[in-house]
Amino acid sequence: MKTLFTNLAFNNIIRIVAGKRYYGDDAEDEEEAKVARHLVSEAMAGDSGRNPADYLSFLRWFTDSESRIKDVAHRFDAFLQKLVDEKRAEKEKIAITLEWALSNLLNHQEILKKARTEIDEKIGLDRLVDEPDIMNLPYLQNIILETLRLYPAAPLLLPHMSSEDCQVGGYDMPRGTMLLMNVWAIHRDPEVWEESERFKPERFDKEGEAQKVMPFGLGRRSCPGAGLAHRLMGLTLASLLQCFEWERVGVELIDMREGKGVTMPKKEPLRAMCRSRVLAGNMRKTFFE
Ligand code: HEM
Repeated sequence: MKTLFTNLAFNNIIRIVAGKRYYGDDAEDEEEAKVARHLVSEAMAGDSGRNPADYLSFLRWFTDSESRIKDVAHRFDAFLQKLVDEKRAEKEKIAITLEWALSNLLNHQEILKKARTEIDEKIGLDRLVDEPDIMNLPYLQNIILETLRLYPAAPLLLPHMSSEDCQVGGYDMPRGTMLLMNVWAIHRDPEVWEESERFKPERFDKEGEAQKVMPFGLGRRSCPGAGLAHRLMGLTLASLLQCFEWERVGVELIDMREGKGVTMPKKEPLRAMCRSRVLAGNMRKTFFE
């Protein structure tokens, strides 16, 4: 039972911290799970508090337990750092999407004005926009959807593998085939979207259009952070529009070319100028890079 309880406790912790399952029949990423289980059992096997060399220091000359513990700690740190880096990359997706959203607004001043008018009419300048307000800002939500349509931060989603023989789009997929889904292309397909290359948030006023966007994947393995990502992006963008007037740094349009990277970053990072709106009497220009 001890092993089972230990596994249960670690499984819960890893699920909360990293959203992964390392124990049980449906453990994900078998190699990574193996490393994690091994590290945990090595760390648990350590003789913390029971190492005689902690009390009689000359014994250090005869035992290797200190270096063993340091070695496990280093490997554990490296493993946890990898999980942290993966989570940071998740955050990066939201940051990149916001950068694309603001770039589009700076290139389409009429859309920016419309979004700000919506915020001014529904919330005003007497208080800061808050999370529950986002539900009442449909145009802002359309802007986020349109950004995710044209610039999905995971353009090929994540690779999937067929667990049994099946057909996709009329093609046979034998069991064990890797399937990549090109959401970037689907989101720009002129058969599916009117003026597919144009940044046009109004398209989502039409019923059913929002259901055609799938930047978070679909089905059982779709992104569990989608709701959080939508709320975070909505609140951040609404706050930026409510609190600041935004301008381009120069007269030229913002460069909308894509750079290299799995999360579809901009080729040129966005630089923009803003002027505080809410703090009357404290109007100053600020550069953001
Ligand atoms: C704009 C932001 C984000 C985008 C575009 C995005 C997109 C995706 C996509 C496309 C997948 C793969 C879905 C599939 O395999 O079909 C995914 C998986 C996942 N995402 Fe996100 N994501 C975002 C933010 C987040 C956030 C904020 C979190 C956590 C708080 C998160 C946690 C995860 C996890 C744990 C998985 C793996 C799910 C599984 O394999 O069962 N994501 N995400």
